[in-house]
Amino acid sequence: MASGNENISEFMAKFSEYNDLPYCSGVVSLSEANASLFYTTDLSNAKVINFTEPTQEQISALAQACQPATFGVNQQDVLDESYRKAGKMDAENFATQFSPNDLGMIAIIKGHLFRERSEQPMRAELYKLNVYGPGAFFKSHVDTPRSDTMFGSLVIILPTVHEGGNLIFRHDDNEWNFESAKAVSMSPPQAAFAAFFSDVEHKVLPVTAGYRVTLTYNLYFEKATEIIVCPAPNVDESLRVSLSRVLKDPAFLPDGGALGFGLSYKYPFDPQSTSLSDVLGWLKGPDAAIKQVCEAVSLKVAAKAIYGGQEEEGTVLLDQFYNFTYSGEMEEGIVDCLLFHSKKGTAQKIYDPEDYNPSDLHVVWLKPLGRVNKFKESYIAYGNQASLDYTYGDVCLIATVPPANERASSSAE
Ligand SMILES: O=C(O)CCC(=O)C(=O)O
Ligand SMILES: [Fe+2]
Repeated sequence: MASGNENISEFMAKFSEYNDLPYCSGVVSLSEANASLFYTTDLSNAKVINFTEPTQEQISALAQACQPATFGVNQQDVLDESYRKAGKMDAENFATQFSPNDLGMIAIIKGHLFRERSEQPMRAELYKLNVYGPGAFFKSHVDTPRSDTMFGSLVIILPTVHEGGNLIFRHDDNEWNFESAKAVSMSPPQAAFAAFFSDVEHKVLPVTAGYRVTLTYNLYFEKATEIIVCPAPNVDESLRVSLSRVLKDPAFLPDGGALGFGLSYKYPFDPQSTSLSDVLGWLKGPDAAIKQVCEAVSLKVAAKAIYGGQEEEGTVLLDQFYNFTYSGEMEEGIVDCLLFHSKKGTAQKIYDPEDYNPSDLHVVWLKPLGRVNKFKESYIAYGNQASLDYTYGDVCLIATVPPANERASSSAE
């Protein structure tokens, strides 16, 4: 057995290899709706640049409108072009539709920089716009926290054609290189970002061609505000216990099957374009509770589209909405067509005792389908002659139930 000292040395050696990134970087897509920048130099004449398609003239005009960028030394702003050569515009002279707070970037950055999912709210506050033209750079520095709640900086590199301007980070003798020019050269237009703790040394390598345009934000912890939410009854635990009892009974779906739940709330999906896995992320109140309770007893839950045929045809479950626009004429009944056309394995016919087919999926509906999410689709039915027919679709939650002998241990009370 290793001695105490060896264990300690081993831990220290492992920890010295522990090389976590002191920053979080990536790309964020831009759209017409969030890519405009408005600025003014004389408060009477505003200009706009949409960064999904900026022109060279617009970018040079923006560069012209900037002043030489200073940097902070001992709480003072210093201008020294041998240390930092770049243009800056103060936040009062421009407005941007791009909002890291609204895009959900802050939660993602928080998750990466602070391992523990900190409950502490954070916010990005717009600080400056910078333009680095050919030959511009910023030598190695740390950022000056502007208050005791500021913990870092966020730099958004907007998509303009340029070369160089890599962001280099150094911490504890390790160095990292973020090639932001490359990251913004992709199509469709996307901005690059890097968020880092204020005390991480960083520099901007010289821009060798084009203009590098950045928005910088200060990252703050919000001072905790006490928010008390009126308690809502929590029935999840008793639901879990009772569902677990249902599953423990070996006579219940002995060969496996599924639990079906109609939805309580209406969701704004579009069968032409919405992905059903997105619907799963939008579940409200009791619909979300069903997912949680099923997952708590180890059942996998999916949102499925359910389509019904004529009475004798039965119903079918699909992993995705079926696109009726391109389906052409349906020669068979609608259910057979859906089973045939939808991607292999993703369509399942629901078991119907009248139409005995043991391979169909046995679904026990624990909450009947409602009416709120029902939608209607038309298709061309082909009989003696082609005619327009309709089918109704709905969205439901389906929890897959393993056979009784496989679920004994996973649904403990
Ligand atoms: O433009 C950048 O990438 C970083 C700028 C920077 O370090 C700063 O403004 O403090
Ligand atoms: Fe900096």
